[in-house]
Amino acid sequence: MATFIIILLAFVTFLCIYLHKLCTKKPKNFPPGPPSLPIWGGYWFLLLANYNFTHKAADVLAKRYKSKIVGLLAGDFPVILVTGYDLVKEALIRDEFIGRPDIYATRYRSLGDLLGIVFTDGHHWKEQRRFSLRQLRDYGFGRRFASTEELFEGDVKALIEYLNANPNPNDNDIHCKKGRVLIPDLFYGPLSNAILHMLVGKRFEDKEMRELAHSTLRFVRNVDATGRALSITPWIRHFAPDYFGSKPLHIENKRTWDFFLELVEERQKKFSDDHHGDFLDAFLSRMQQLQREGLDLGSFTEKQLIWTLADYFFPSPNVVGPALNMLWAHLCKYPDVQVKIQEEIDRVVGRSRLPNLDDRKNMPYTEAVLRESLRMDPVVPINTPRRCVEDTTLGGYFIPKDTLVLISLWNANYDSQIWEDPEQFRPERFLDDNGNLLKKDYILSFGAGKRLCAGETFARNNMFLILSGLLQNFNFKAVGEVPNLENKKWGFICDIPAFWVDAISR
Ligand code: HEM
Repeated sequence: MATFIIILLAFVTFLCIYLHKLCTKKPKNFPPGPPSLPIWGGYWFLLLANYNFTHKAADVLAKRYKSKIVGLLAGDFPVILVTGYDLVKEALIRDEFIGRPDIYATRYRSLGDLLGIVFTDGHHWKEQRRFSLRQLRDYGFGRRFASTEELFEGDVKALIEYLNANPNPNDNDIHCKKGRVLIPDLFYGPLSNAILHMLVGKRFEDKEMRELAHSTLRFVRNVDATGRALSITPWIRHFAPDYFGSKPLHIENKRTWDFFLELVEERQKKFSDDHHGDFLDAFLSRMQQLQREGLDLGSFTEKQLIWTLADYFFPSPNVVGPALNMLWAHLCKYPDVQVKIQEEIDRVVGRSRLPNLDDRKNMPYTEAVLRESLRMDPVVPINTPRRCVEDTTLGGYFIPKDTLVLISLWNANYDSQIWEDPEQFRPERFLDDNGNLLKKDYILSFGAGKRLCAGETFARNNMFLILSGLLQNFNFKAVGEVPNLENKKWGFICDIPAFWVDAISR
């Protein structure tokens, strides 16, 4: 008995010392937050606060610790959760928070490497972001460009014809009877082709694009901004690869890789430096130029090319698509909003031609609806994770180098210091008393600073063209219940399940 008591006392003492050590491992003046427990540290408390949604957990912990910045240790590495409009904006903009974390999820995205634009940092990221944006501009990305606009206008026209036609039996997955279509899947084809045209100068069958979009979507649905348990304790993938997401991550990323690899190899065979028709040509040309001059290729490798193509491709169906999904849910919930947009379209454009980007400045209400939907449902509620690149302070707290910085765009978009009645869908908040669009747009759904979303203009333009083109021609009604915008799916991208609508000709 005495031996048992001694062993028990020794065990309890050891446990207390271990727990005390864990609890006191945080750096001095680190933001307040939950203590650390074995294995996942304070991450347990994040899960307890809200198992599915980190942006909701951030709200709970900020309230609990009465601080807009909450700090915890996820396993060994420090994490901060940033809330409140001013601090969110500061964290987005300051260069100290410009890095991206090197975690299992971000590496696995590029099948083990850190490549592309979204998940890289330092010189590699700077060089590739600058190069890709400069080259893509030549094909109409992020600016006005007549031939690209014409092409997308053609896609909107095709959507309208599609909604007026009887369904093709091959398309039963998104079109089950005349006018009855699945949102957002309906948009995956045109959105994918809009960007692939600039990237690889080619257009694909809508059905193939829907399949690819579903594949990339499964990746962003199997991971979130924290990287989840897989990033804190990567060894768990050996025990339950399906549950912890490593298997889906691998399968889906391999599919994206294969799709772009085939395109790159095909182009390499017939590439000529005399004529550049798309981003792929521009990248291959740079690679050849470096080789000719006997210089180090640096970040200009074939693998980097493939992941850059993937980084510009996937947000078009998989971020703009979900944004349209939630916008359409708002339209179905508020039919009067549809009527007001239609009145504006009829007044500014009429019915004889489709709305175009020149009309945007004359359609403040439509623009305000787009902003309000992006504010209430920011698609990426916790910004793509950032990494603190040097020891610094934020809000008076010490933030050590390599801290994982989780910035709640959601919280900023609902901050009552900035937004009156933030829970209400009220597009008029973006208009002045004369109905003009307010100059300053406070929404932070596209991030901010040097890492601001590279596709913001492209996304906003295409959302405007789809919304105005379709509402010019149809009223939309949800089939059955209006989708519940609270019923979001878990993941890095946060949207609601797809739903059927009836498009009724006006
Ligand atoms: C409604 C649509 C979209 C939303 C809400 C959105 C949101 C975001 C957010 C929050 C970030 C992280 C920014 C940061 O760290 O500060 C981001 C990054 C990025 N987005 Fe978007 N995005 C959208 C559409 C697009 C589209 C259509 C493209 C490309 C065609 C795109 C390309 C990118 C790229 C390349 C980055 C990485 C930028 C970097 O790390 O330097 N996005 N986006």
